[in-house]
Amino acid sequence: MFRWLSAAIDGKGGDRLEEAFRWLYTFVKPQSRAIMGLMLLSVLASGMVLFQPWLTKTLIDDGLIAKDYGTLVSVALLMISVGIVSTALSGVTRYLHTRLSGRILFALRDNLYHHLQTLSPTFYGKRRIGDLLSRLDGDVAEIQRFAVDSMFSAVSSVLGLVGSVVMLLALSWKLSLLVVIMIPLEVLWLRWMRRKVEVRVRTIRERSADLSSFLIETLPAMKFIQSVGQEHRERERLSNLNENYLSDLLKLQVTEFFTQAIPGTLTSLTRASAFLIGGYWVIEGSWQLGSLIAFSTYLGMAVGPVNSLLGLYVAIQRMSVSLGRVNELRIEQPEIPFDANWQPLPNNIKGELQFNNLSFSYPGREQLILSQASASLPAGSKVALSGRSGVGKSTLIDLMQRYYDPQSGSVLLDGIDIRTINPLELRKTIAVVSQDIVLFRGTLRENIRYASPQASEQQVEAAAEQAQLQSLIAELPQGIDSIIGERGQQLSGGQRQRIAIARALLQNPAILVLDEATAAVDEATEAQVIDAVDKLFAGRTRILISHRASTLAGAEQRITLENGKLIAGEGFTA
Ligand SMILES: Nc1ncnc2c1ncn2[C@@H]1O[C@H](COP(=O)(O)OP(=O)(O)OP(=O)(O)O)[C@@H](O)[C@H]1O
Repeated sequence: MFRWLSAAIDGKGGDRLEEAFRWLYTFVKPQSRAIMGLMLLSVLASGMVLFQPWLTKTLIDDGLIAKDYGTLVSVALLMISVGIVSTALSGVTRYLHTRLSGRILFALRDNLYHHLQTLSPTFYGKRRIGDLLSRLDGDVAEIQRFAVDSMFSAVSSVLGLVGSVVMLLALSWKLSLLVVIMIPLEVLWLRWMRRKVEVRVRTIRERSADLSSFLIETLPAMKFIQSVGQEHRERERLSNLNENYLSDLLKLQVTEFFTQAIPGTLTSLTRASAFLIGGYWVIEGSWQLGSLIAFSTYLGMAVGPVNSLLGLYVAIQRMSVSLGRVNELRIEQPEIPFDANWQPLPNNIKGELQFNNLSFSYPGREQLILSQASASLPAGSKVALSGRSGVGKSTLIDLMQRYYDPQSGSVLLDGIDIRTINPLELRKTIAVVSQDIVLFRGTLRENIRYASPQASEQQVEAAAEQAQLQSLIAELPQGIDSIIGERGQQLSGGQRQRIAIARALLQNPAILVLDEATAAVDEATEAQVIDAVDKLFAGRTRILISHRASTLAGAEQRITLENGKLIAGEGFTA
C-alpha cells in the first residue's frame, strides 16, 4: 500500500517517500486499537446524522399530515434522544480524537528530536534554525493532521456520501437523477480549483515561514540593530513581509470563495429543481411533503463528503511535502553512529591523553586540519595549546570529545581508544569552558546544575562559592534561586564564565578545557580565573587554549598547532 501511495504521489521518486510512509506507520500502528474504537464511534455518529432527516420525514408525513398524535409524540421523543446521544457522541469522539492525534504528534516529534540530538555540530552549522523549527513544528503537525484527521474525515465522508445517496434513492430514484448530474459537475469543478487553492496555501505557508525567520533572526540581534541604528530598516522589512502576507491571504480568500461558491450554487439549483419537480408531485398527491423535505436535506448532506474526499487528495499531496521535509532530517546520519560494543568508562580516570598520528578534515572539505598530528599529555598536567586563528585547536578538542572521528590515527584516554567508550560518558569526563557559554532560562541554581542534575543543594552551593559567585548571588533578588534570562543576557562575561566554572566543578571531570574562555575579560580578572581554576582543578589535566601569552604563561607543557601538526614547545616532548 505504501509503495502504491508513494508512487501515486511522487512517481519515480516514490522510494524515499515509501520509506517515509513506513516510518510514519510505526507511529500509527501502536494506536490501532484507539483508531478502531474511534472509527466505530464515527460510524455510529454518521448513522445518527443520517437518521435525523428520516425522523423529520416520519414526523411530517406520519404524524403531522396523518394527524396521528401518538406518532407525533413518539417521533418527537425519539428526536430528542437522538439529539442527546449525538451530542454526547461528538463530545466523546472529539476528546478521544484529540488524545489520539496528540499521542501521534508527540511520538513523532519526540522521535525526531531524539534523532536531532545525535547529529554533529556540522549539521547544525549548515542548517538554519528557522528551517529546523518549521520542520519540527509545522511539518510534523501537518503529518499528524493527515495521519489522524484526514483518515477519519475520509471514513465519515464515504459513509456520509454512500448513506445519503442510499437515502435519496430510497426516497425517489427519479429525483435522484438530479444528483447524478450535480455530483460529477462538482467533482470536476473542485478538482480544478483545489490545485489553485493548494498553490495559494503553500505560498501562505512560505510567507509565514519568512515572518518567523525574520523574528528569529532580528529579536536576538536587537542590541546590534540598535547600535548600528538600523531599526527603521528592520521595521520596513517587517512591513514588507506583512504586506506580502496580507496580499497572499486575500488571494487565498478569493480563490476559496469561488471554490465554495460554485458547488454552493449548484446545490441550490439542484435543490430548487428538486423542490419544483417534487413539489409538483406533492401537489398532484403522488408524493409526500415529508419525503420532499428529507430529500432536500439528504441532497445537502451528499455535497459535503464530495468536497472532503477531494480535499483528501490535496491533503495527501500537502502531507507528502511535509513528510519529505521531515524525512530529510530523519535520514541525516549521525557522525558517530551508535555502537552496541561501547564500553562504560572505567572509574578513576586520571586524564592522560595521547593523540596518535591524527589526520582529520571536515566532511565535504578538502583542507586537512590535522595531518599525522601526535602529542601526549600526562595526567594532571597543565597544557597550553596555541596556534593561529582557524588552525584547528577547537577541532582537536571536538575530536577528543568525539563529535567526529579522525580519518586516521587515534585518541587515547588513559590508554583506552576513545572509540571504544560510550561518548556520553566520555563527554562527561571532559568539561569544556569556552567563550560562548550556554545559559538557559531558569534559575542560577538550575543553570549551575545543568550538567550534573543529581548534585545535591549543598554541592551546588559549594561549587558556586568555589567559583566565586557569592557577589553575584548577593546582588540577585532571590539569590541563587533567581531566574536568569535566556542566554544570561543580564550577566557580565566574567559572571557567565564563573557559572561555567561552577558547572565544570560539579561535573567533576578528569580533563578541563578552557577554550578562549577568558578572552572576554581583562587580564587581571583572567589571572584570577586561572588562579582559581588551578586551585580548584589541581591534579586534573587542564588544556588552555588562547591567543594571549599571559593566559598560557603558567603552563607546564606547551603545544603549538601548525600546518596540521602538533609541535611540542621547548623542553617538552610531543
Ligand atoms: N563544523 C565545521 N565544518 C566545516 N569546517 C569547519 C567546521 N568547524 C570549523 N571548521 C573549519 O575548520 C578550521 C579550524 O577551525 P577551528 O575552530 O578548529 O579553529 P581554531 O584554531 O579553534 O580557531 P580560533 O582560534 O579562531 O578559535 C577552520 O578553517 C574552520 O573554518
